[in-house]
Amino acid sequence: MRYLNYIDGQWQEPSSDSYNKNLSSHNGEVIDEFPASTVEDVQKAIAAAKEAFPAWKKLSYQKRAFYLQKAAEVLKEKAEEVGRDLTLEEGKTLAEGIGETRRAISILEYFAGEAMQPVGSVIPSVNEETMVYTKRIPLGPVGLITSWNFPIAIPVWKMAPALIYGNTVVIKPADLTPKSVYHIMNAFHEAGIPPGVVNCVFGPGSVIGAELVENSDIKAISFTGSNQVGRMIQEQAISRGKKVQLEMGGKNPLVVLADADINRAVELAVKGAFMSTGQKCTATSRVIVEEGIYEEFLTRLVERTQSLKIGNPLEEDTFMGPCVSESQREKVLAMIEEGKKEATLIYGGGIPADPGLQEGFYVQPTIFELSSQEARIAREEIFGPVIALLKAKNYQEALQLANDTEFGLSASICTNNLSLAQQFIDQIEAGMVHVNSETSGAEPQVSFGGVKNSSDGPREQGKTAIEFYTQVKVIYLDQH
Ligand SMILES: NC(=O)C1=CN([C@@H]2O[C@H](COP(=O)(O)OP(=O)(O)OC[C@H]3O[C@@H](n4cnc5c(N)ncnc54)[C@H](OP(=O)(O)O)[C@@H]3O)[C@@H](O)[C@H]2O)C=CC1
Ligand SMILES: O=C(O)CCC(=O)C(=O)O
Repeated sequence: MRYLNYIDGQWQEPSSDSYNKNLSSHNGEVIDEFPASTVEDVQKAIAAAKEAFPAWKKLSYQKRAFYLQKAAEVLKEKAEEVGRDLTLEEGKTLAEGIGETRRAISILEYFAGEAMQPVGSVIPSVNEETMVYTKRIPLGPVGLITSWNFPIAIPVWKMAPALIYGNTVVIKPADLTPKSVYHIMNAFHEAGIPPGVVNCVFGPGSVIGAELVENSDIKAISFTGSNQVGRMIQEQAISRGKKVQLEMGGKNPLVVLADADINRAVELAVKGAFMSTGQKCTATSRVIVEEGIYEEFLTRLVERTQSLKIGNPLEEDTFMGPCVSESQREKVLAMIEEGKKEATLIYGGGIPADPGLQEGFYVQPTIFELSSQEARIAREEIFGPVIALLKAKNYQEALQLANDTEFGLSASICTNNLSLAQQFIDQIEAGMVHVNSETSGAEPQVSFGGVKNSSDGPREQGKTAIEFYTQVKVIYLDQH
């Protein structure tokens, strides 16, 4: 089936009359087709968002919230179907696909609820007769460029705050996972959102994304994806006077101290590294274990990894599905080959032998043992199911290894020592810290983002989302 762009409240064909195939990551079959749009299409979408902005901005917060709430209801009715479509195109398990859809619904509900929250403050003036207060002003049409790894949650966590605070939206979804964003647009359409308030243009990032960054009618860009593209967009957008928010890579450590509950630590490592096939910016990619329990941890980690079912993500007992695409699998396999040169391969290291998995984009869960962090697999984001396992003499050395990275998104420590847990919370260079829980995961009402080379600009989600999607206006109101 062919799907269309959503522009100015209508499903519109691309001016190119050309379509890209959306493939199943399980077997490479064509699921459906999405527009390979042109600059002309995105310019139409930007014009619609510009036209719709004044009226949308003028609506009360509660009236805007109505559409978010309604879209959430539409998605709720179809959560299983949407989750299944997500799994088909992205490859994460069905439980994760449906779970992510429910997460998108919660995000819509959370930001609808923000319509009831204060959005400014009253500040005492030096003059008795002056009232000083602040308001939040939307920016205008905003451009959202999103990744394929959370194809429904990430677009929604950018769209929902953008809309509730009075901005209009043009979104360019990742080419590899368009159907998930189609479902969001359909939900807003069924909710009856006014034409032009949300627009979606499918097509190549280098064309559609680039025009969003360049076009002077787009006032801000929120991006999730690679560091390479993120930094390029940042430079271009800032030089055109736009606000920019970037969510990029991670090389997240799980530190396991000698006093940790070892079974729990193994479970956190396996889930953090292998769920969603490791395709999360918050995935556990380095596991740093104190030497007292290192050998036992390694043995149990390998045993647990051997027990995982790798296979069709639509089957209920599957733990790990395929990579999203052939090219993503090639990148992961290339990094694994690098790893074989620089480290000791303990488990996995290739494509699963199962004849039923040869048409899809599968990789084995893989464990490497390293004696230092010089290796590329310890330094670069792999975005696949690969653990770099390191031994540390003590807490201090584990902390030093954990911080020895250009990234700083999330980090976790497994310990029952409250004092060391508190030290870790203060000393680890990461935007999000977990104690006895996995490096991945984010709640909708909580800010999300990192430090160092992981993120830039105001944090996404939760109470901090307003920082990016609005500007502060200060009012001096004199009674005379
Ligand atoms: N931190 C994270 O959450 C993520 C990190 N990554 C990392 O990035 C690597 C590559 O993944 P990939 O999906 O290619 O990431 P990219 O950074 O290439 O893509 C992210 C988004 O940016 C768009 N884009 C690409 N080029 C441009 C451009 N010149 N101007 C504007 N927009 C552009 C893409 O469109 P299109 O899809 O059409 O190319 C997509 O919508 C992964 O292997 C992983 O390491 C990837 C996804 C998420
Ligand atoms: O950890 C999560 O659940 C969110 C991760 C994420 O946003 C990402 O990988 O881009």
